[in-house]
This record gives sequence, C-alpha cells and structure tokens, in this order.
Amino acid sequence: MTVIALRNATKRFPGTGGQPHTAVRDLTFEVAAGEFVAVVGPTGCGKSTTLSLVSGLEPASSGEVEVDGAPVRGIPDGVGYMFQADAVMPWRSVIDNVAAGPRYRGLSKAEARTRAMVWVERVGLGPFAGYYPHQLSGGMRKRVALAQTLVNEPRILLMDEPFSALDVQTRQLMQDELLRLWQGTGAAVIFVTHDLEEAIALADRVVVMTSSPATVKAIFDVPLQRPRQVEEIRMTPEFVATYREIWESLRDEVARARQEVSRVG
Ligand SMILES: Nc1ncnc2c1ncn2[C@@H]1O[C@H](COP(=O)(O)OP(=O)(O)OP(=O)(O)O)[C@@H](O)[C@H]1O
Repeated sequence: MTVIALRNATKRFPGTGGQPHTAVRDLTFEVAAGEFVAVVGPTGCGKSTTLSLVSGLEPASSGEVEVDGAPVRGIPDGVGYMFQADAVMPWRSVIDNVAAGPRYRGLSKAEARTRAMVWVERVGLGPFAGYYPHQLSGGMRKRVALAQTLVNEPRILLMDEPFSALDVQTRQLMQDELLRLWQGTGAAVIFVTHDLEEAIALADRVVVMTSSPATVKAIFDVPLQRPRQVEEIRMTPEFVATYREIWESLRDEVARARQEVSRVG
C-alpha cells in the first residue's frame, strides 16, 4: 500500500536576485507501508527539501505530494522526524524527554511515563532513565532521540542524516538499532544520507538524486535479506555489487555538483 507519493513535485524558493531558485524539480517516487527508502545525492542538491515537502513543512510549488492518498496540507498525522541535530531537551531527564510526545498527545503524566519507559528500555537506556542529556554520550543521546520518535508510533518516519555526527562505530550500532526497532512497525521510512554505504545497508530501495536542482535520477532495489547486521552485510558480494552499481549512477552527480561549487565560488 502506497503511503507517500510524490508526482512531479517541484519546489521553488524566492531567490536573492529576484529570480526564483528551484530546489527540487519534478520529483516522482513512492514509498509503501513498511518500506525503507534511502535518498542519496550530492551536497545541497535538495534532499532536505524533499523531506520538507512530505512533512508539509513546505508546500510544493507545483506537482503533487500525497500521504495516504490525500494531498499534503500542513503536517500529516503520524509523521515522526529525526534530524542530525537531535531534539533532546537538556532540562529533562531521559524518561521525561521520551514522555514529552505522549504527554503532548494527551496522555496523563503516569501513562506517558509508563509508555516512555517501554521505549527507554527498548533502546537500551533502562538504567539511565533518570539521567540528564549532559550525562550521556553522543550515541546515548541518539538513542533518546530514537525513543522520542518511536514512542509516538509513527506510520511515516522522515530521517535527515540522523547519524552523521556520530563516530563510525557508534553510527553502525545505531543503524542496527534503527533496523531492529523499525522492523515490524510497518512504518514507511525516507532516510536522507550522504553516505551510500549507509543507504544500502539500511534500505529496500535507494533513490539517487541529480545535482541541484535535484530530480530523481534512478531508483535501485537493494537485494539484501532482512534481518540485517550492518557490519556483516557490508562484506557480502551482493553489497559490494550493489554499491558499485549505484555509485556508477551517483558518481557523475557528485562530480557535477563539485564543478558547480568551484564555478560559483
Ligand atoms: N527555506 C529556504 N529558502 C530558500 N532556499 C532554500 C530553503 N531551503 C533550502 N533552500 C535551497 O534549496 C537547495 C537545496 O537545499 P537542501 O537543504 O534541500 O539540500 P540538501 O541536499 O539537503 O543539502 P545537504 O546535502 O547539504 O544537507 C539549496 O540551494 C538551498 O539553499
């Protein structure tokens, strides 16, 4: 069942010289329930803008963006986000950070804390429930952010380079953690990343964007079984072959974007 659909979606922002600036053009792709789609493309091509269209943070200038078959107008129900900078509140303990969403959605304090504790345990932070963010490592904070997002049981998960600030080891741990927690939720995921290895390790399909203004260049199926163990899967011949195939497509766009940057400045 298609949950997210973009059809020829274009986004133009007011440009500095009076000319509109096209951030993304004619984007067309779909994401089904329970499907994990990664979006890769050169720096600045319009990946975050794509997420803003789906989340309703920015309206499309033309074309269609639909969630559950209805045009997106404002933020649709059941959308969870995770960004590079997490939304962990420094003045709240781990449990209260995770309970904030359920509280906001009308649960009593006790109910919200009970529900939050389930997710705090699931992300492996049970013993740290009373800790404050400054007492946690970067990886632990990411776990809080993951619990904060998943406690709301989103049907759509929009992730914008959520792990890119982490060291390689912690990053792989978090990727495994994400897959473990996402599996079986039925959530449709769009995961934006610069890192093709990360995209392949996580996704069912990889959308390659062109350099700016971004459009879909190609969409690749990832022929890797689930459940996956991220460190293990990277060594397999299927992974390497998939990497080579997608990189072939992405490489030209990255080169084009670099030329563009050196031309501009
Ligand atoms: N609110 C806005 N107003 C004006 N221009 C914007 C706005 N948001 C994005 N843009 C422009 O749209 C283009 C695409 O930006 P976007 O952040 O979507 O790219 P990205 O691929 O996510 O970048 P990165 O890889 O660096 O994270 C850029 O040229 C950016 O300057």
